[in-house]
Amino acid sequence: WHEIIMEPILDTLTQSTRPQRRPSQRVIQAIDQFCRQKEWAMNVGDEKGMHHVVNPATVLELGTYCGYSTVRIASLLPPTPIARQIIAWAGLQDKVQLVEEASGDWIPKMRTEFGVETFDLVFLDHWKDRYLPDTKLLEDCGLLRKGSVLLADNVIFPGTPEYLEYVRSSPQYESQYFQSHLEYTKVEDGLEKSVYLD
Ligand SMILES: Oc1cc(-c2ccc(F)cc2)cc2nccnc12
Ligand SMILES: [Mg+2]
Repeated sequence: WHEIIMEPILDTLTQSTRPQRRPSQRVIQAIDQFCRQKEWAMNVGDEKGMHHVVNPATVLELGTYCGYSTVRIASLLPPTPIARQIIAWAGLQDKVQLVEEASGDWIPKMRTEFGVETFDLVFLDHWKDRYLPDTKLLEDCGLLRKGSVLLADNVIFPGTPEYLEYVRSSPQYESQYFQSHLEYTKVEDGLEKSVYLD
Protein backbone atom coordinates (compact mmCIF):
# COMPACT_ATOMS: atom_id res chain seq x y z
CA TRP A 1 0.00 0.00 0.00
CA HIS A 2 2.79 2.38 0.96
CA GLU A 3 4.68 1.90 -2.32
CA ILE A 4 1.39 2.47 -4.19
CA ILE A 5 0.76 5.70 -2.29
CA MET A 6 4.33 6.89 -2.65
CA GLU A 7 4.48 6.33 -6.43
CA PRO A 8 2.25 9.35 -7.26
CA ILE A 9 4.40 11.49 -4.94
CA LEU A 10 7.46 10.54 -6.98
CA ASP A 11 5.56 11.12 -10.24
CA THR A 12 4.50 14.58 -9.06
CA LEU A 13 8.11 15.36 -8.20
CA THR A 14 9.52 14.12 -11.50
CA GLN A 15 6.95 16.15 -13.42
CA SER A 16 7.23 19.35 -11.42
CA THR A 17 10.82 19.74 -10.30
CA ARG A 18 14.24 19.64 -11.95
CA PRO A 19 16.10 16.41 -11.15
CA GLN A 20 19.24 16.55 -9.09
CA ARG A 21 20.49 13.65 -11.22
CA ARG A 22 20.25 12.58 -14.83
CA PRO A 23 18.41 9.37 -15.84
CA SER A 24 21.09 6.71 -16.32
CA GLN A 25 20.44 6.21 -20.04
CA ARG A 26 21.22 9.87 -20.77
CA VAL A 27 24.44 9.57 -18.78
CA ILE A 28 25.50 6.52 -20.85
CA GLN A 29 24.53 8.17 -24.14
CA ALA A 30 26.47 11.32 -23.25
CA ILE A 31 29.63 9.36 -22.38
CA ASP A 32 29.35 7.19 -25.53
CA GLN A 33 28.90 10.29 -27.69
CA PHE A 34 31.91 12.01 -26.09
CA CYS A 35 34.15 8.92 -26.45
CA ARG A 36 33.05 8.30 -30.05
CA GLN A 37 33.34 11.90 -31.20
CA LYS A 38 35.88 13.62 -28.96
CA GLU A 39 38.17 11.38 -26.91
CA TRP A 40 38.40 7.56 -26.85
CA ALA A 41 38.18 5.95 -23.38
CA MET A 42 38.31 2.33 -22.21
CA ASN A 43 34.58 1.92 -21.38
CA VAL A 44 32.89 -1.35 -22.33
CA GLY A 45 30.96 0.92 -24.71
CA ASP A 46 27.53 0.76 -26.41
CA GLU A 47 28.28 -2.03 -28.91
CA LYS A 48 29.59 -4.69 -26.47
CA GLY A 49 27.28 -3.08 -23.90
CA MET A 50 25.70 -5.06 -21.07
CA HIS A 51 22.98 -6.90 -23.02
CA HIS A 52 24.12 -10.40 -22.02
CA VAL A 53 22.83 -10.33 -18.46
CA VAL A 54 19.25 -10.32 -17.21
CA ASN A 55 17.99 -8.85 -13.93
CA PRO A 56 21.05 -9.23 -11.70
CA ALA A 57 20.44 -8.46 -8.04
CA THR A 58 23.90 -8.76 -6.48
CA VAL A 59 26.77 -7.59 -8.64
CA LEU A 60 30.55 -7.33 -8.22
CA GLU A 61 32.26 -5.01 -10.70
CA LEU A 62 36.05 -5.26 -10.90
CA GLY A 63 37.47 -2.18 -12.57
CA THR A 64 35.17 0.81 -12.31
CA TYR A 65 37.28 3.34 -14.25
CA CYS A 66 34.92 6.33 -14.79
CA GLY A 67 31.71 4.60 -13.62
CA TYR A 68 30.29 4.06 -17.14
CA SER A 69 29.71 0.34 -16.70
CA THR A 70 28.70 0.89 -13.07
CA VAL A 71 25.81 3.03 -14.36
CA ARG A 72 24.97 0.51 -17.07
CA ILE A 73 24.89 -2.37 -14.57
CA ALA A 74 23.10 -0.42 -11.82
CA SER A 75 20.35 0.50 -14.30
CA LEU A 76 19.64 -3.26 -14.64
CA LEU A 77 19.18 -3.74 -10.88
CA PRO A 78 15.71 -4.13 -9.29
CA PRO A 79 13.80 -0.86 -8.95
CA THR A 80 14.95 1.43 -6.19
CA PRO A 81 12.50 1.92 -3.31
CA ILE A 82 10.46 5.07 -3.83
CA ALA A 83 11.90 6.77 -0.73
CA ARG A 84 15.44 6.33 -2.06
CA GLN A 85 14.37 7.83 -5.41
CA ILE A 86 12.76 10.84 -3.73
CA ILE A 87 15.84 11.41 -1.53
CA ALA A 88 18.07 11.17 -4.64
CA TRP A 89 15.75 13.49 -6.60
CA ALA A 90 16.34 16.06 -3.86
CA GLY A 91 20.08 15.55 -4.33
CA LEU A 92 20.51 14.33 -0.75
CA GLN A 93 21.56 10.75 -1.40
CA ASP A 94 25.10 11.44 -0.20
CA LYS A 95 23.80 12.64 3.18
CA VAL A 96 21.29 9.85 3.85
CA GLN A 97 21.91 6.24 4.85
CA LEU A 98 18.62 4.41 4.18
CA VAL A 99 18.20 1.21 6.23
CA GLU A 100 15.31 -1.05 5.20
CA GLU A 101 15.22 -3.21 8.29
CA ALA A 102 13.33 -3.26 11.59
CA SER A 103 14.42 -0.47 13.97
CA GLY A 104 14.70 -2.91 16.87
CA ASP A 105 17.19 -5.01 14.90
CA TRP A 106 19.33 -2.10 13.69
CA ILE A 107 19.58 0.26 16.67
CA PRO A 108 22.01 -2.13 18.45
CA LYS A 109 24.15 -2.20 15.29
CA MET A 110 24.34 1.56 14.67
CA ARG A 111 27.78 1.92 16.27
CA THR A 112 29.42 -1.07 14.57
CA GLU A 113 27.72 -0.71 11.16
CA PHE A 114 27.77 3.08 10.77
CA GLY A 115 30.26 4.29 13.37
CA VAL A 116 27.57 6.34 15.13
CA GLU A 117 28.62 7.52 18.60
CA THR A 118 25.41 9.31 19.64
CA PHE A 119 22.46 10.90 17.84
CA ASP A 120 21.76 14.64 18.16
CA LEU A 121 18.19 14.12 16.96
CA VAL A 122 15.90 11.08 16.76
CA PHE A 123 12.65 11.65 14.82
CA LEU A 124 10.12 8.99 15.84
CA ASP A 125 7.50 8.52 13.17
CA HIS A 126 7.20 4.77 12.68
CA TRP A 127 4.96 2.10 14.20
CA LYS A 128 3.43 3.59 17.36
CA ASP A 129 4.09 0.49 19.46
CA ARG A 130 7.81 0.80 18.71
CA TYR A 131 8.31 4.33 20.12
CA LEU A 132 8.89 3.20 23.71
CA PRO A 133 10.92 0.01 23.14
CA ASP A 134 13.14 1.76 20.60
CA THR A 135 13.69 4.71 22.98
CA LYS A 136 14.76 2.31 25.72
CA LEU A 137 16.99 0.51 23.22
CA LEU A 138 18.65 3.83 22.26
CA GLU A 139 19.29 4.52 25.96
CA ASP A 140 20.63 1.01 26.63
CA CYS A 141 22.93 1.16 23.58
CA GLY A 142 24.36 4.49 24.77
CA LEU A 143 23.23 6.23 21.59
CA LEU A 144 21.82 9.27 23.41
CA ARG A 145 23.94 12.00 24.97
CA LYS A 146 23.17 14.97 27.22
CA GLY A 147 21.06 17.22 24.99
CA SER A 148 19.96 14.61 22.45
CA VAL A 149 16.48 15.48 21.20
CA LEU A 150 13.70 12.94 20.67
CA LEU A 151 11.01 14.44 18.41
CA ALA A 152 7.92 12.22 18.21
CA ASP A 153 5.09 12.56 15.69
CA ASN A 154 1.47 11.39 16.29
CA VAL A 155 1.60 11.45 20.06
CA ILE A 156 -2.14 12.32 20.07
CA PHE A 157 -3.34 10.72 16.82
CA PRO A 158 -3.00 7.78 16.21
CA GLY A 159 -1.45 8.25 19.69
CA THR A 160 1.45 6.83 21.67
CA PRO A 161 0.22 6.85 25.30
CA GLU A 162 2.88 4.55 26.78
CA TYR A 163 5.67 6.58 25.17
CA LEU A 164 4.17 9.89 26.34
CA GLU A 165 3.80 8.59 29.90
CA TYR A 166 7.43 7.46 29.87
CA VAL A 167 9.11 10.61 28.57
CA ARG A 168 6.87 12.92 30.61
CA SER A 169 7.43 11.06 33.90
CA SER A 170 11.10 10.09 33.48
CA PRO A 171 13.66 12.33 35.26
CA GLN A 172 15.96 11.60 32.30
CA TYR A 173 13.90 13.78 29.95
CA GLU A 174 12.68 17.37 29.73
CA SER A 175 9.51 17.04 27.59
CA GLN A 176 7.40 19.62 25.77
CA TYR A 177 4.24 19.14 23.68
CA PHE A 178 3.70 21.21 20.51
CA GLN A 179 0.00 21.07 19.72
CA SER A 180 -0.92 20.94 16.04
CA HIS A 181 -3.14 18.85 13.75
CA LEU A 182 -2.86 15.52 11.99
CA GLU A 183 -1.18 16.27 8.66
CA TYR A 184 -3.57 17.89 6.11
CA THR A 185 -6.58 17.56 8.48
CA LYS A 186 -8.25 19.40 11.38
CA VAL A 187 -7.87 16.42 13.72
CA GLU A 188 -5.79 17.26 16.81
CA ASP A 189 -2.28 15.85 16.86
CA GLY A 190 1.11 17.20 17.80
CA LEU A 191 4.80 16.65 18.33
CA GLU A 192 6.43 15.80 21.67
CA LYS A 193 9.97 17.11 22.02
CA SER A 194 11.98 15.36 24.74
CA VAL A 195 15.54 16.41 25.59
CA TYR A 196 17.70 13.66 27.12
CA LEU A 197 19.30 14.92 30.33
CA ASP A 198 21.54 11.86 30.84
O1 LIG B 1 1.53 10.68 10.77
C1 LIG B 1 0.93 9.45 10.72
C2 LIG B 1 -0.45 9.31 10.61
C3 LIG B 1 -1.03 8.03 10.56
C4 LIG B 1 -2.51 7.90 10.43
C5 LIG B 1 -3.15 6.71 10.80
C6 LIG B 1 -4.54 6.60 10.67
C7 LIG B 1 -5.26 7.68 10.18
F1 LIG B 1 -6.62 7.57 10.04
C8 LIG B 1 -4.64 8.84 9.80
C9 LIG B 1 -3.25 8.94 9.94
C10 LIG B 1 -0.24 6.89 10.61
C11 LIG B 1 1.16 7.02 10.72
N1 LIG B 1 1.96 5.90 10.77
C12 LIG B 1 3.28 6.04 10.87
C13 LIG B 1 3.86 7.30 10.93
N2 LIG B 1 3.10 8.43 10.90
C14 LIG B 1 1.75 8.31 10.78
MG1 LIG C 1 3.56 10.54 11.39
